[in-house]
Amino acid sequence: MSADPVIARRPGSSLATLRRIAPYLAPVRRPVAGAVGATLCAQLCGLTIPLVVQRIIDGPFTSGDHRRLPWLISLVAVLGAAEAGLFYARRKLIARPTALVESRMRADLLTHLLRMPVDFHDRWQTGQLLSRAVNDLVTLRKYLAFAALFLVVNTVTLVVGLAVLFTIAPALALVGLCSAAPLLLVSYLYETRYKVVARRAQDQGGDLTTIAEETMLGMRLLKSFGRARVRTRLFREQARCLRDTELHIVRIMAALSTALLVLPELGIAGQLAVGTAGIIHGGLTLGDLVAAIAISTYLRWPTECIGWALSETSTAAAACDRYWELRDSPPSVTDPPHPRTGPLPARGHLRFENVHFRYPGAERPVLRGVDLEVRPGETMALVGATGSGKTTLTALVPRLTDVTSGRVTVDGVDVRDLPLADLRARLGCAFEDAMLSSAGIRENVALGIPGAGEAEIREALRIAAAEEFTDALRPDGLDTRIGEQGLSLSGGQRQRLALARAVLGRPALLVLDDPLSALDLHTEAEVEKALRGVLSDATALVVAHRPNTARMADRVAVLADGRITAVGTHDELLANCPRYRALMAAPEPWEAGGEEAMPR
Ligand SMILES: Nc1ncnc2c1ncn2[C@@H]1O[C@H](COP(=O)(O)OP(=O)(O)OP(=O)(O)O)[C@@H](O)[C@H]1O
Repeated sequence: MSADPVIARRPGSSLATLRRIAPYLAPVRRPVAGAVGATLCAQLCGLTIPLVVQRIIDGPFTSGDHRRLPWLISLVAVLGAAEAGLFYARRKLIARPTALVESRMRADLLTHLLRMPVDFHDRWQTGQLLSRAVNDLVTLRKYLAFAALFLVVNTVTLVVGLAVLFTIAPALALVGLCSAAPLLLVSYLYETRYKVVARRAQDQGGDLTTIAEETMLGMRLLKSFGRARVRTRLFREQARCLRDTELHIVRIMAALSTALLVLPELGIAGQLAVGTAGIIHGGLTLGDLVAAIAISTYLRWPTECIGWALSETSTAAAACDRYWELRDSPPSVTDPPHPRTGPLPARGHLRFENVHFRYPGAERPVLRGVDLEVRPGETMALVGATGSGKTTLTALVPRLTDVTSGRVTVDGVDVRDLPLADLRARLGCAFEDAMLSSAGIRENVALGIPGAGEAEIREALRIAAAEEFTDALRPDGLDTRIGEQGLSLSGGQRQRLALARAVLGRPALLVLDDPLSALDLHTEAEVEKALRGVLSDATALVVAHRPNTARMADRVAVLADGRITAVGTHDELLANCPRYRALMAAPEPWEAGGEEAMPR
């Protein structure tokens, strides 16, 4: 999915968006409040120093009585040391709670993504998901630890500083206020522009991650089709878009910082002019002027920081908005509110009853009233033309997605009424795409039963005719890492591991999507032989493209036009169903290419 539909969404106000993380902040409010308190105290210490300087100038310095001087100078040193110590405390106090917020939000996002149906993942680019789960949450953590904290503290410091200025020299305070007021307007205007561009940069970053990720994963394909140059061009193009947006951000920030620098400087110049006039005409002491200028100079950083923190607020709000876009998509595959327990022991009795299914946004439904029963202990092959909906139908059983209407039952209970853990304990699945992780063989096979013992894993590998090649793996046998997505293995080896994973624990019901598709003839025969053993004491729905697989089944169902149009044994259908005959008659590649093309 491109990021564009997301950009098109109108983001709400930054504050409203950021308020949504309040539940994550609530458990860590104490250390966060401690950090805010420490920072505020540090700033107030800094702000008090000019007042002590005023006392030095107007006291011992003017009167010539130097007895209090050492005390006052020591007080400045103490205030300075306290300021430094309190800033150190801020860092210590804020690091842990913000890291906790980040990790909890990330864990909740992952849990949420795991509850989303497969068509959600088909629609979203992985790069977009990754950049939201990683980059956006890092942005949020940094914002909370620094910008948000200083936004609060510096606003208080500014208000206190101006109040002190008013007590020392109201005229100078007014001049300072006149130079600070336009800053708020400038900051607001820039914040509005910055928000849009910051969001664009984050989305483009996500798109760039997607291209990088697809390039890494599809490296073999790109090289073999000579597409490396085209891919590089695409990557450069996307990187250029991101760079342009980043430069746009720099331009906005440069203009904002210039305004933030110039206006306070003009304010200080104005204070000097008014202050010196005040000293000449009486009503203002030298100490007052020095203190006022020192306070105004001290307040420059909080003022600049507020402008910067406001722009960071926009970036953080955009990151937050992107995060909640994912969290707000309602998870459809969840545990039922009133779960039912399936009968034990599980028998794997599977029924599709008037099942309809339409992908979100698709014009036509893929399934339009599927009725099919797979009796306990029976192996049912599912046959149909490419794109007829076989994979979609099998995905409804483990609830990778849910029916649009109708129902799927396992052992007489609607799969949506079974707790997900119970449903998945009754099932073993293997898909066309073997989907392995970069872990070892053991971890990959035991994915569904993490506590499976060595003997069980070896038995599953034996059934899937995978024991021989897994034993030969070096250096660590079953614990040898198999590369990202198992790419260090052949297609057939990956498929056999996926089969082993499905049969581990001998589930009552097996759902296998074309389990023999990537195997050569010799291995296919081996796996087929082993599979017959498993299928003899389980119920199974097996998507079949080849006659060999269909022949293994007790009965075969033909899926066409979104319905089951025929059910019977392989031989019956060959005799009576022209569509089945046509599907099974599709020549194997070597048949089409004559003897020359036959594998040797
Ligand atoms: N996430 C999706 N969003 C929209 N349409 C989809 C999605 N996934 C699959 N489809 C469409 O649904 C239809 C059925 O797809 P499905 O993969 O179930 O077919 P199939 O019979 O398993 O095909 P094959 O034999 O080639 O594996 C196809 O037209 C496909 O384009």
